[in-house]
Amino acid sequence: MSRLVVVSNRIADPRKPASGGLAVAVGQALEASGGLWFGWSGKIVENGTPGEGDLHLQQAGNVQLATVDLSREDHDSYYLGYSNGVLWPVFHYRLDLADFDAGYIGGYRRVNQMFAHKLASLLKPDDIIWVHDYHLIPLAAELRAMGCKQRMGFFLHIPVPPPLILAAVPAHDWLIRSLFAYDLVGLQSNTDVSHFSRYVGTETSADILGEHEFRAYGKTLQVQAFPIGIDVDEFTALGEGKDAQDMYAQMRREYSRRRLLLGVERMDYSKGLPQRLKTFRQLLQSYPENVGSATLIQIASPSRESVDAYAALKQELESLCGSINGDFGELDWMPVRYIHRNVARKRLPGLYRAASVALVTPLRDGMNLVAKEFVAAQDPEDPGVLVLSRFAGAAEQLPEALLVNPYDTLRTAETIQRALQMPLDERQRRHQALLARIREHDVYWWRHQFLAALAAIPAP
Ligand SMILES: O=P(O)(O)OC[C@H]1O[C@H](O[C@H]2O[C@H](CO)[C@@H](O)[C@H](O)[C@H]2O)[C@H](O)[C@@H](O)[C@@H]1O
Ligand SMILES: O=c1ccn([C@@H]2O[C@H](COP(=O)(O)OP(=O)(O)O)[C@@H](O)[C@H]2O)c(=O)[nH]1
Repeated sequence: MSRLVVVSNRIADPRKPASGGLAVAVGQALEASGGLWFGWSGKIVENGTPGEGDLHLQQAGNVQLATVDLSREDHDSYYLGYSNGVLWPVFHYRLDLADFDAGYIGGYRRVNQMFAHKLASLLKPDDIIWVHDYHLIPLAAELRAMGCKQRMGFFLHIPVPPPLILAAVPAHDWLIRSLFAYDLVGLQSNTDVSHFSRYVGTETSADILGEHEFRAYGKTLQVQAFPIGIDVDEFTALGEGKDAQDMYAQMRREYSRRRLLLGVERMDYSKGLPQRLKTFRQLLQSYPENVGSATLIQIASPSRESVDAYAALKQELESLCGSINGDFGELDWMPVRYIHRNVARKRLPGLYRAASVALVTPLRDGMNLVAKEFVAAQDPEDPGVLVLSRFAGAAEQLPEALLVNPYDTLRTAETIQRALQMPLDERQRRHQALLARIREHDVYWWRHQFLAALAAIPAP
């Protein structure tokens, strides 16, 4: 049987808890089959030589971890610069936040070349290679240039924007051309596939052979939606653990007379945090019965803090939380509890279960696994309500959530009020339907569908 080789910028020991949707999902998928997981070690070598990095090998159960260090210069141009300062904002429709400094692209190419070089030395002829996310789009092209003939698939965890926006990426034509070195490209949603297809139709000379098949640069490429999921049973079991139970008991004690609203994410401008806080303020203004009663716990775990746009967001959030608490708080009640720290994933199910409403309201998101985790953690007899942005990839799959436009604070506040007042039978009905959907399309379904589609493509 072929060995599975997974490549992603961020990797994690699958036996240990990880945070960040990609690391959690890939770790779970890889642990099921075993194989090799290759990526950045997380280490930055201050005076290291650009394009060079030590390779470390380690065995973690049935998964071999191969990691490479990055020099400071490579880290800053490849990870902070081109990946998170250009590709991330543009793919999340935020041209205003992109730093179009052409200098970054050199570092991005250099690190992809170095990764390809290190990885090639570890490959076997019949390996199946599965590359993840926007940091590594040109990896297959680099491997092919070195003569690698293995089957290669790519999964993009973030959204594909419409063609006009995608074409704002410096060197977008080179980037999309390099995707054709893969045999299969997986995207999160049908909307993403349709944006990709329109880009190919308008910006390249590719032949569109079918809804999912494109031919260009002497190569045929399949592009399909494979929405990522969670391991529902693993998450349910996590909820039965001591950490989650303690968290649940503590929250129930503190909020026995109050309603808990919850937001959990990395502190990222794509997650719509300022809009959410303004909406919560609107809720307190429009429905004053919530004053002294509804509390928003907002966890915003630190992320990419050396990128300017992230540092500015932190200041904005601190100011919004301060003003809401100052304007509405009472001696025995604070409306917002804001936590700028990572909360261990093993504690999250208890928090999710204690919440009456989850606010998952990104301005744009590839998928959003927190939405799915919230559903999995609920008590089916007395479930909380999911308020979900229609701009999250998850919205395509979860129509029984209360879908909102997060920019529209007035109507989103109305929807939150509806969630707080929703009768038990409607909550149960919606939860049952949502749970069935996340069970059917779980992380193992995702892995199996992608790898089966890749295996079905004739070897190059
Ligand atoms: O590695 P970081 O820079 O710390 O960021 C964490 C991850 O964020 C992004 O996650 C995406 O993947 C999730 C799973 O498919 C998806 O639910 C979410 O909507 C995406 O934002 C990023 O794409 C990953 O590469 C990062 O590791
Ligand atoms: O303090 C935190 C914040 C987030 N997470 C986890 O990080 C992942 C976030 O994934 P999602 O797809 O929602 O967004 P991403 O961060 O990948 O954009 C989920 O598994 C969360 O449970 C966590 O463990 N602790």
